[in-house]
Amino acid sequence: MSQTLLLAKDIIKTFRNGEQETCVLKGIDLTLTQGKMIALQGASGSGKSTLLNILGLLMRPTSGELRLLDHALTGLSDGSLSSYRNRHLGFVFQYHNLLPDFTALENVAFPAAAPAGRLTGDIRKRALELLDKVGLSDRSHFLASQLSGGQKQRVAIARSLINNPKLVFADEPTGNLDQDSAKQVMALLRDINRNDNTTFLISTHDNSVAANCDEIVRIIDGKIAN
Ligand SMILES: Nc1ncnc2c1ncn2[C@@H]1O[C@H](COP(=O)(O)OP(=O)(O)OP(=O)(O)O)[C@@H](O)[C@H]1O
Repeated sequence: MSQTLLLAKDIIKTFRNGEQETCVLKGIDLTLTQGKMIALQGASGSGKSTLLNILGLLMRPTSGELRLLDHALTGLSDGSLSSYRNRHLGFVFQYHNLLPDFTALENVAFPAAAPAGRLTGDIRKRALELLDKVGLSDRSHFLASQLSGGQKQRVAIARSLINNPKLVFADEPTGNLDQDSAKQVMALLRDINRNDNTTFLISTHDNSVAANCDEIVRIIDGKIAN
């Protein structure tokens, strides 16, 4: 049986702007099991990024329960949450968020080490392997600012894998790419999913991206539609 990686129960998120309160997530229940590639869909503003940020431990819910690898996370300190995040989770964003003045290699290694010449042997080796996996061995010493949009996103995917996460959250990973680059990125995510059994939760407006996933979950009116 597949292992449950992450369990979310009755997640509620309310934002407050001055007097105004907006309840974006109104009771999300979701289970992510190992090895799946899951698309997260929903109208613009439905709360996809908010949910990814909460599941990725980058934002706290207003209420609700989260369990990662059967550990309860509710009430943990920021430091403990960071430690869970660094050990088990990876992130890919729409706008890649690379450091433009650092090389592809340094960007990939960044979540595991201090950048700029202080890469230890193991981390450097792993970063080079990952650049090879995403087809960019020959760009390892290019600055991020010298790469194309598709290449930057592939570097960002390599970076998301540096700490061997079980679960990777991708927020519109193809949203900023042309069709060919988007296809390459999706094929790459699928390869990693099949070869390493890495689980992906991918928010996307693109139905062809969603159709390439194992499952689609939709947020409608603040809940997961059944
Ligand atoms: N920090 C914040 N403060 C107040 N409101 C916020 C905040 N972050 C998000 N929201 C609101 O929460 C709602 C959901 O935003 P979110 O970015 O999660 O939606 P989304 O489904 O990812 O949208 P899109 O598909 O357009 O990227 C929006 O109405 C947004 O204005």
